[in-house]
Amino acid sequence: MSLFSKKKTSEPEFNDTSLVLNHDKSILHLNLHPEQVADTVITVSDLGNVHLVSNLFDRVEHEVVRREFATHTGLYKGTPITVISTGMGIDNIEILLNELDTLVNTNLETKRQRDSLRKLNLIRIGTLTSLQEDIPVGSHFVNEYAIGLDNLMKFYEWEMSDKEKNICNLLKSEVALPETPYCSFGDESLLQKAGTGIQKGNIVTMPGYYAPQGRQLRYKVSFPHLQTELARFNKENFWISAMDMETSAFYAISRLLGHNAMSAGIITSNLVTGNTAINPNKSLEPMIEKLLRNLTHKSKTK
Ligand SMILES: O=P(O)(O)O[C@H]1O[C@H](CO)[C@@H](O)[C@H]1O
Ligand SMILES: O=c1cc[nH]c(=O)[nH]1
Repeated sequence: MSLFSKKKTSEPEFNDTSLVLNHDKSILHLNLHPEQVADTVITVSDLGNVHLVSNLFDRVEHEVVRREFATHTGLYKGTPITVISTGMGIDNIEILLNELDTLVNTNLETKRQRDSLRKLNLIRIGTLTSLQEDIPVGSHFVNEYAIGLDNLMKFYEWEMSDKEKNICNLLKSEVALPETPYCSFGDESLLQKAGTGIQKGNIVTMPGYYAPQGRQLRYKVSFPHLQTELARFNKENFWISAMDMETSAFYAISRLLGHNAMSAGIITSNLVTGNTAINPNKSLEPMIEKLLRNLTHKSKTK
């Protein structure tokens, strides 16, 4: 065979170190099989919060737990929905999105991309810290643009829109940042549908909970004024309202792989007032109900 002859189309596209399966042919970390993933996937960070969503299902058809990834797939008012816990931070989000996409868009037998690709609706529900005095603890909040101050997306070839690039450039010129930022918008139609009636704004995602979020314990914080500067940043009517540890990667990788994503949360602390929620998990329940209702709402046809 000539060195330059084309690969046979039946040969795997993805090698065994890139696409790793367990003995039972489930995917490496999520431990799931393709038929266990619905087109709508809700994510929560905390494994203990998966039941807050699946308790609202008519019935649960699949339950799988591996590491921090607990999955329940079932029907909510007749619509198939998967809820899965991710653990905290963007590194878990990267694993989750790659493995969900592989499950739905790769033939795991041949290790080749499927001819027809599935587009998932991915909805993250979490807790957030508010950077603005007028967004108090308890507020429901939907994230539009997410600024990433982690370095994850440097490892992927992906494109920001002109508006996203412009936001990053403005930020770099106004705020002393520890890292070159990236920026990614959620999916417009999902934000409109599932986010109906919920306050919207922009978020910054941090690669950690303590020093990256300005928390001071037995060390010195390198950028002690970062949160104040981010909160004050206002150019071309763009404000940053909140902080979390996942949304930037959630939006960027979802878009890169062709899925729709939105991220919403409850404000559980406010950096300006110093207020913090006592029972943050409990406060997620009304938000989960609202998002599920919005997601499955069928507009009346005339
Ligand atoms: O409420 P969750 O989804 O865990 O989200 C927020 O809370 C955790 C930190 O306490 C981080 O994961 C952060 O993003
Ligand atoms: O303080 C908080 C609360 C939620 N999420 C964060 O990342 N930080």
